[in-house]
Amino acid sequence: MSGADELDEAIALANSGRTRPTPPPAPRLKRIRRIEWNDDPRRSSEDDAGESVYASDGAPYDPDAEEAEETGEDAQETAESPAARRPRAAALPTWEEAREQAARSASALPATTLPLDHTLGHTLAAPVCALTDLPSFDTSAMDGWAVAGPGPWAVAGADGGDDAVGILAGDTAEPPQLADGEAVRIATGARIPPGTSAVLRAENADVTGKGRRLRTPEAPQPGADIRSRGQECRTGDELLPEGLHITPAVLGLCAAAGYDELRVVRRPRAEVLVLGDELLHRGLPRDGRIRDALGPMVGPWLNALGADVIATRRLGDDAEALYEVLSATTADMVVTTGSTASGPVDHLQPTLRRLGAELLVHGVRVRPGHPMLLAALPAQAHAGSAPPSTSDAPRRAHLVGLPGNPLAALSGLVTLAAPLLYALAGRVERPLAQATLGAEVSGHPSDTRLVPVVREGSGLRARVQPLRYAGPAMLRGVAAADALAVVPPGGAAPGTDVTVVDLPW
Ligand SMILES: Nc1nc2c(c(=O)[nH]1)N[C@H]1C(S)=C(S)[C@@H](COP(=O)(O)OP(=O)(O)OC[C@H]3O[C@@H](n4cnc5c(N)ncnc54)[C@H](O)[C@@H]3O)O[C@H]1N2
Ligand code: MOO
Repeated sequence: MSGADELDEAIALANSGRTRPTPPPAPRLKRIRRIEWNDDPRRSSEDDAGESVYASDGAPYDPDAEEAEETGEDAQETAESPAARRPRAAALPTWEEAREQAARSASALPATTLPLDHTLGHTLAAPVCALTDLPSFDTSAMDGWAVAGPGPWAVAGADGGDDAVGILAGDTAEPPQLADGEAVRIATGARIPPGTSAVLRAENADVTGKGRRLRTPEAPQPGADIRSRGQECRTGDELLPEGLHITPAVLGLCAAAGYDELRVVRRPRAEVLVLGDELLHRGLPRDGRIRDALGPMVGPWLNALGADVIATRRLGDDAEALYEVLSATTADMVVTTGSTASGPVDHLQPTLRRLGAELLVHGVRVRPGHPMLLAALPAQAHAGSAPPSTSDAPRRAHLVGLPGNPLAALSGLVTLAAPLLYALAGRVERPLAQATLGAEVSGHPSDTRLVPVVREGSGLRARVQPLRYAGPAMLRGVAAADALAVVPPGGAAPGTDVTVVDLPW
């Protein structure tokens, strides 16, 4: 473990209020299983099923090489060693640079036209302009009386009775012209009759003379409670910009403005590959093996960011299976978990080299998660991202390699996967929010830290409180969090304003 990682662990331990335990010995054997296909993460087959073969571990991690990388000192590496291939710490992008690079690495997927009720969660591929004035006619804002001129008023066409319904919302007949001194009962949303000067609310009206006369202690102002045509927009006005994420409110507005279908960017298709022979998918951790925390987390997380997750597959530490799947993927974006480092069964980097993938980001100055990577798969390794019904040109799929430590994986989702997904979806990202830290957060000497926080208080100024249990292998903090605070190198004192990344739900 490098000095920086030790710092992370020490911070996490201090946060959890416990002392450093003796680390268990590293397992000597790694199981290699055949490819296991599972399109439904909830329908996991027992991981123990099927034949297993065993292979002995190769060389252990070399903490000295990592330490040299961290400090920028020369490590004694050959040109071919994995550590030699990885850029030195000082050359790695900062957290902000990595996000920008991920955002720049892909262009928006092609646009398509979908029925309005199928567009939720997509991105607008063109501005939405009003197809009608809104309101499209002068409308009563209240239940009451349409009145013409100052009162008292004669109830128009009244044949007596308080229970005459008058003009209702949706009445297809043109409302009758009101003469000065006349009134007619009207419902909220009904068309205003020509000649109306105001709407008198029912609760302010006195009806006398067997329903023939109407008076009020306080006459309504001209125009009161009339929503005039075009108040919200005129036909052709731009209501929403291209690049906006389609929310339920957007659906409502588009329907009100006359749309039956929308031009949208199709949602990026994502495939999740969970790597690691040590992972169990049911029951309690046992025999040195642990539960897969990322299979259940990554797909839904990508979904919340706007991707359609076509499969979550558990591949174990099987280099050949990984090669096969990456060669044949039909996704726009593949997300792998684990295997980003240079351990004996970390097959991701060798497989990317074998495929001829282009490494776009390889290590980021962020904790946890610094071994995360982003690559563009070669076009020939990508069977084509287009569902048959669309006119996609062949595109290169991207791969985001999330580190195996669960909070580090989440850091990779926030740092690389989210900006890449937004770029593919043509979605304009809102500027990240700022908030005031409620407590000190110790920093990494040279890297940004992402720290789970909860919002507190109800003032205008957002305040966030760092959570405990925020070590790289822990999810306990983030599972209770509202956001991640972006803590700059060196740390941040209480009362400091920091950037916060809201969790995507
Ligand atoms: N010599 C070095 N060793 C390590 C370095 C380094 O720079 N030099 N970095 C450390 C850091 S930091 C991280 S993070 C990990 C990244 O390793 P990998 O991405 O190769 O991940 P694995 O080795 O496969 O797993 C790491 C850790 O996470 C657990 N894991 C993996 N997948 C899951 C999952 N789906 N659910 C729950 N837990 C998972 C795995 O069992 C390991 O404990 O490398 C360090 N080492
Ligand atoms: O500490 Mo590692 O940074 O868990 O990514």
